[in-house]
Amino acid sequence: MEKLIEICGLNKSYGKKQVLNNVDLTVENGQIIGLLGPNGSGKTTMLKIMTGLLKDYQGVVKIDGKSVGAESKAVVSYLPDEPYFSDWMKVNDVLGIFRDMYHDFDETKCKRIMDKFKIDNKMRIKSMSKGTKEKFQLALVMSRKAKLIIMDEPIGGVDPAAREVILDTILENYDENQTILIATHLIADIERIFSNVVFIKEGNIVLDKDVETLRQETGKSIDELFREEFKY
Ligand SMILES: Nc1ncnc2c1ncn2[C@@H]1O[C@H](COP(=O)(O)OP(=O)(O)OP(=O)(O)O)[C@@H](O)[C@H]1O
Repeated sequence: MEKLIEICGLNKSYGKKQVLNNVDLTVENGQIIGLLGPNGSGKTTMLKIMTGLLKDYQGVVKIDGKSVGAESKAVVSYLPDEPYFSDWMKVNDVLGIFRDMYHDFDETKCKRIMDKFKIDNKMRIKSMSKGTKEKFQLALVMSRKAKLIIMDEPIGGVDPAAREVILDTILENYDENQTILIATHLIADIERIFSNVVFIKEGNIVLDKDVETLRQETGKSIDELFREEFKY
């Protein structure tokens, strides 16, 4: 299988604080991977390095065979942990930005997902609840035909019923040639969609396996395994 993400000897520190320790990770095409770890374990830092937002690190990071930069950014669709549009904008303005910025943006698909979430073109971002903003971001990010979709806590701000709708939307709109990497600590809610999981603990990868093998080997859910690994 094609290697989509190749990380080798990745180290990152903020000042004197080392937050990623010699991380090696390979991700193949066509998977939905959970990057799972408690608060402060280094998930967001890893994602920001892969998307090119953080540049001062040591090690090799390649996406689709390219070093992180303009070329790799073109194949990555990123949902950050905070909204990236401004409050004064309307939905239509944001759609226009996506249309201009990303040649792979499928607006028809985006509007179909927005309809499902009851998001209207004329809505102002300011008037949206946190959950609706999250849903709108998800619609945008899932509507790019990018090889790699990276999501940082996509269900952090929504209630349990809305979480189900969001997960179903991810599954329905996921194309098997894409890979989705999702960082979260809400494991019980989301584990049903993962094909693989990576546990990160204090900047070290402590587990990297496919979910089927893991469940067969241990007879446990990912949530149970996570609780055991990260017990206080
Ligand atoms: N800009 C920064 N300056 C200094 N320290 C930082 C900065 N960003 C993150 N850190 C620290 O790096 C460590 C890893 O943070 P990171 O946000 O990557 O973790 P995380 O696993 O995504 O956490 P969470 O689940 O809470 O979002 C934490 O100890 C955090 O305090």
